Amino acid sequence: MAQYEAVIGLEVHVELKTNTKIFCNSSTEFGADPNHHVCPVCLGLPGVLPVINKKVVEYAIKAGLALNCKIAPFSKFDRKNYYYPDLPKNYQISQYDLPIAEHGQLEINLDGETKRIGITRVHMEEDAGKLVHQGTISTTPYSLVDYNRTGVPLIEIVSEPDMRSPEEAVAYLEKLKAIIQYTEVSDCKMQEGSLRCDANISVRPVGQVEFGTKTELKNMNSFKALHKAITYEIERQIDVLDEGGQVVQETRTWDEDKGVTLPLRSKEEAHDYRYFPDPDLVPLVISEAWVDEIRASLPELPDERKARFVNEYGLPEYDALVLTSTRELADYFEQCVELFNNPKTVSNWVMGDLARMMNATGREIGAVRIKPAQLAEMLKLLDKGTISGKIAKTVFEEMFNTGKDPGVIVEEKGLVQISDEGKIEKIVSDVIAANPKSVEDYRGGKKQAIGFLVGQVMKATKGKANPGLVNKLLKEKLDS
Ligand SMILES: Nc1ncnc2c1ncn2[C@@H]1O[C@H](COP(=O)(O)OP(=O)(O)OP(=O)(O)O)[C@@H](O)[C@H]1O
Ligand SMILES: [Mg+2]
Ligand SMILES: [Mg+2]
Repeated sequence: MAQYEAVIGLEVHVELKTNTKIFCNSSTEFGADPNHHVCPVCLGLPGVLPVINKKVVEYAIKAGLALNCKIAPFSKFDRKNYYYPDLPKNYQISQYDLPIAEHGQLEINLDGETKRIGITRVHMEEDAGKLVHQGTISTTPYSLVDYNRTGVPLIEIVSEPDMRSPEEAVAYLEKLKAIIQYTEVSDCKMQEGSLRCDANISVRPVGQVEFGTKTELKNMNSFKALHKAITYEIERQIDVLDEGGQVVQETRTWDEDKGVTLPLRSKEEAHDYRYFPDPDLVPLVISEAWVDEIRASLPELPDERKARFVNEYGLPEYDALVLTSTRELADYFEQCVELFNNPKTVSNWVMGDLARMMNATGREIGAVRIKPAQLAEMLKLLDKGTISGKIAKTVFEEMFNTGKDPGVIVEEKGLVQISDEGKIEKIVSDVIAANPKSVEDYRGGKKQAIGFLVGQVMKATKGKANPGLVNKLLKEKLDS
């Protein structure tokens, strides 16, 4: 049977974080009561005229620049015509042949390798409303429509078909999300729909140059779902070809519950959008000076920040990559290092215990109760020997769960490390007396037997004994 290679291109929609909509001054606030952020313009009532929100253009340019695109000095808006109840005008204002930004790229890092993914274009458009499906009246299904989202500004970012695996697609979307979040033009919340992704997928026999027929997957609302859906779809297409069939060009939807993709509409049923320039909006002429101004306002982006973390803090590439994966995490790390100047130690705690606890609780860095100053404080206690490494882990968990200062926790729970030689010596003697077998093993040449004895001392002191001292005193007594 033939070996196949997958070809993947993503279309990503990002809601821009402006206060008002793209063509009117209705609010873009998320979560308001249905149909409370609407006006004649976004409701598409007869006789109204759209006016472009300058902030939307600025944000689109900013995103375009962050994605290494060329910004078009001249672009225009077009009407994409189709009927759907969530689209009151019967057309969506979008950009067709002259988008605001083109020819960009970003780099993904997978298994230590860097790969460039081309970005075809970035264009501006308006979001549609939301249908809220209600069930049925007698046997007829019915839905309510909420127009609050109608006219919320979007950018669509279209990639080249440069990805070859579900992992590359996920890495691309993660990087794209990070870059957009760094620029602060969107908060990119997949659960709230401010980041949405369609995946175009085809397969071809290894060695074949032409692309195969693609399908377009919609309705994946997490990174996990994206990975699962693409994996499923690649296998489905390969099965079709292996059975002598042909992949049909169609749009499919990801069914999360069943874990399968299902046909939505075929090419024949596809809309003919009858694009034409929107006569209600003038073309956009963008000066080089404005683009320069926006470029100058760009923050340090993930790749640059990663390189700086390696150079300035001497961190391994991998640490720098993980720590700069979101702006908030990178800020957290740097705030901590400012107060406790041992970058590798801070990195180990952030990537180790903090990441573990975040995973376990599903909490994002913004919701973490340990403030950077508190983590720095704890690391200082550890550094000074006030608490042992083992106790530090306990303190850290308590900090994570309660948000309390480390000093308070150590005080309250009596966790101060025991570094009093006399005290430890006494316990060491007791442990030696109580464990003749291990002592014999050690003296008979099984040096690793000391590990058990150290453990017994730590147990007796509830982990509070200074491990360095314990080791030293144990050795002295055993070897004497
Ligand atoms: N053979 C192929 N296999 C996989 N991906 C492909 C293939 N051909 C094109 N693509 C990808 O499909 C996507 C097409 O997106 P584009 O927005 O240009 O068109 P569209 O899906 O027809 O438009 P719409 O925005 O109306 O959905 C791009 O990301 C492109 O890289
Ligand atoms: Mg598209
Ligand atoms: Mg599409």
